[in-house]
Amino acid sequence: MKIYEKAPAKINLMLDVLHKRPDGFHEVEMVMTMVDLADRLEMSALPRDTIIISSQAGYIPLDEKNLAFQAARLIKERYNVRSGVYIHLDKHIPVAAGLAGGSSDAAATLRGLNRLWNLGISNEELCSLGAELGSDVPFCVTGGTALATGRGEVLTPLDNPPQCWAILAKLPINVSTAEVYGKFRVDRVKQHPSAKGMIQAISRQSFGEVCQELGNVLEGVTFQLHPEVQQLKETMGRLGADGVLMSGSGPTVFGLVSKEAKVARIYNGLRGFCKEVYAVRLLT
Ligand SMILES: C[C@@](CO)(OP(=O)(O)O)[C@H](O)COP(=O)(O)OP(=O)(O)OC[C@H]1O[C@@H](n2ccc(N)nc2=O)[C@H](O)[C@@H]1O
Ligand SMILES: Nc1ncnc2c1ncn2[C@@H]1O[C@H](COP(=O)(O)OP(=O)(O)O)[C@@H](O)[C@H]1O
Repeated sequence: MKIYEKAPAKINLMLDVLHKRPDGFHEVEMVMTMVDLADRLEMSALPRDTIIISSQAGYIPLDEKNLAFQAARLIKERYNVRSGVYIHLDKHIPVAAGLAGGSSDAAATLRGLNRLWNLGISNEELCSLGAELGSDVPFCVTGGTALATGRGEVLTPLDNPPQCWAILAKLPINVSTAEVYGKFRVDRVKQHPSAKGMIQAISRQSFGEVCQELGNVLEGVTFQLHPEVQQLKETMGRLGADGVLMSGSGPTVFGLVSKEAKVARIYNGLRGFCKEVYAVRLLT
């Protein structure tokens, strides 16, 4: 039997960091949603007690460093599963991009193995297993749109934002989430974005207000490390995106666009100096 799962990328519509916690993580407030850019996972049971990962992408680890491997190992250990699994990752989400590609693969593995092995694990339990793998994994388990607090694992579901296009652009730079949080200083934040404002904009289904409420306090750190990311953001704005923001710790920058007619112009304008550009819809 084969199980298929889609693992979509996330974007952060707003991301605020409140303070550093004694456990080293940062207390955050984020509004997150999914976009229609996804990895695809194929899982099949193996008679031998082993986990095998393959991928068409040559640039991700296939051993125990892979988050899908870690998710499979966790669920096997916790639920005493003796059979093995073969997982093929058809990667489309850029890696270390601020789009939670690895976290979404881990979440899809948890969902898929729950089905493959008929474990009957509740969504809540899948989320708490996910939290052991990474702060973004619980959101990737549930998907949709949510307010994420705590270190990102405490979720409050929200309505989806109004439908629009998201143009994602990623420069060939690798950003380490741990380094960005490590260099973040709350006293250097000039303006904190408002979770309340974004939630209100979404509940009013006002595209204009959603664009106005976009904000990410991690931009300051990543822009300082890589000024070209800030330039990319400015370019996307100049090309006519209605709202522009860096996702997560970066370096992916996304532009929201309501009118389809504008999408091709912005996409083509960016392709000149950025190889990885995607024009996708929000997943609603
Ligand atoms: C910044 C965000 C925004 O959605 O996403 P990405 O840019 O990674 O996609 C997340 O907070 C990233 O979540 P995730 O990538 O799952 O992080 P984790 O694996 O849990 O942690 C990686 C490292 O980031 C730091 N970290 C992470 C989350 C958090 N709330 N505070 C932190 O300080 C810690 O140093 C940790 O060791
Ligand atoms: N299944 C996976 N897909 C992508 N990256 C993975 C995966 N498993 C582990 N990784 C590692 O996780 C790190 C972060 O990847 P990713 O989740 O794409 O970052 P981000 O959360 O910034 O979008 C990378 O260093 C990558 O090598």
